[in-house]
Amino acid sequence: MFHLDHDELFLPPPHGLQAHFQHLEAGNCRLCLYQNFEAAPQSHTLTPFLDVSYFKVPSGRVSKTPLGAAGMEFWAQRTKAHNYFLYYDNGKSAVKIPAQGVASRRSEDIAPTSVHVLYPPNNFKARACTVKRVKSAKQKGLQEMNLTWMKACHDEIVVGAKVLHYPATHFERLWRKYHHLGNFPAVRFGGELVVPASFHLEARDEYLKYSDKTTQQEKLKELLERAAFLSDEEVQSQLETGSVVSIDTVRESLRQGVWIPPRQLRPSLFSLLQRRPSKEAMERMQRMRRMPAEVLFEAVGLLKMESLDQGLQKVVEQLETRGWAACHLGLHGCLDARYGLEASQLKPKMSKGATVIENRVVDPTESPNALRGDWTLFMQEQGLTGPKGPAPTLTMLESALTDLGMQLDPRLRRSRLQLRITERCDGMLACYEEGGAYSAHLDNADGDGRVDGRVLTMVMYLNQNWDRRAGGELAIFEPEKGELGDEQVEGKLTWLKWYMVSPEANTLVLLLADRVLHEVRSAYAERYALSMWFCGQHAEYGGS
Ligand SMILES: O=C(O)CCC(=O)C(=O)O
Ligand SMILES: [Fe+2]
Repeated sequence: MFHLDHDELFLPPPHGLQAHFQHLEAGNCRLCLYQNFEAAPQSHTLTPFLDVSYFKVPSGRVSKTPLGAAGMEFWAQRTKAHNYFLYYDNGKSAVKIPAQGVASRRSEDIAPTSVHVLYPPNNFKARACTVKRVKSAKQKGLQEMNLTWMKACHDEIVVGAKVLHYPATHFERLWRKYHHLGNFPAVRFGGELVVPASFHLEARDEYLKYSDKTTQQEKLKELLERAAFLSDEEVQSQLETGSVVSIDTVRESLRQGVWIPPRQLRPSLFSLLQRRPSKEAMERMQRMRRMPAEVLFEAVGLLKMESLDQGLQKVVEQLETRGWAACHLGLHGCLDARYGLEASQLKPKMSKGATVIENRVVDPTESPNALRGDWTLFMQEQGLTGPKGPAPTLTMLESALTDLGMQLDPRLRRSRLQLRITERCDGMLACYEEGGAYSAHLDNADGDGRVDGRVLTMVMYLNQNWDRRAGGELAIFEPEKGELGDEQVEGKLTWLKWYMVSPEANTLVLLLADRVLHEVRSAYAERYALSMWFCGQHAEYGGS
């Protein structure tokens, strides 16, 4: 059961509707919340399904980067209430109603709390009917309500399905709406709930300010154009910030009279998993040549602020052509000793590193790619952030790496990789004890099972005066042509090499998390590193 208004459409994922429902069924899902995308027209139209192909991305899906924030702000400053979406931004839910006979309490099975959310009743029904009850539910807290049916799912087959909302595409329609609604109150539930400022109220006020139809229409037209419409240049800039995507499946399907399915965002999970080399391939690879990697900016000594732009550009070029880059960060010399000390002091807090594939911790004996001998600690999870914490230098380093990731974002988007960073993960401090290693692996071979899984890895080494004879190199496997898993490449394994980076303080390695095979060679001394992963998407999100 699903409630859609006349200005909304349901867009199935690229995999098709049947596959989508089968997936929900297999996960025993009874409620699915579909995110809604809001139409951003370029001119007035009474046939928006045919004419509109740009949509605002739900706020939770806009990149948590400076560029993403600029995109949200672009929209916010267009309305008095500083809203991003003009209307609702919380999606709409569909629920599964069990067949008769399966559910004994059929009539009780679903309790709609609004047109947006429908709840299975065991948890909510009794509380959902009146405001008072909703309030007491809030006081009791979600935990007590035992919302076990609530599970997050980021698979493309779920997230790819969406609601397209076309609420404001023509001034005359807008006028008719507010003419019909008239002087509606800004409170609900008899005054208990005050409706916050919004475009909806701004439009009401604009309508009420004037008494003749022509002026009302003129004013609403201005408001609509100011708040919702995009010029060609604005389309381009908002596609860049990621606040807007192009979805032309509906338009094209209507124009051609046949269903044109949306594009798939990334290769199927199956083809991604193919990229995990077999045990035999791995053994062959181990015999490939090994040579020291070039570490960028080592001679310069300092990756100075004034040359940061050039430096980042060089890093992006390397990521484009080789999939990885090693560089010297050139921080002030006194920092090496401090972060080294902080890292070793945190050692007792670390736990054994584990490999997670499809949200499951992998038994290392099961998979040749999961043998790792490190001890790890996640910085924020352990509450280590902030200058007053036990690791101020590492905290600073973590935010510096975050900043680098954010600065790389617009450059990566423009590069041939067309990679968009959407957010960062918690920083991970790792220690390899003497003899510890991590066998060859891809950090994110299965896309993390998400639409926006980890795409970029950064590893910063923390070992002051590292003796190269102690080993512990990061070995990066570089296929000279094509990608790992390509048959052509597999057939020409002799062309391939490993590039070795010594884990010296201030050396930073960047690599594509879902493409570049790498391993940690065993060391004869304790070896520390700080890793950061950035999530993102390979192509424009949600477009179709
Ligand atoms: O410490 C390193 O050199 C890399 C570690 C690594 O590959 C990982 O944690 O995934
Ligand atoms: Fe790794």
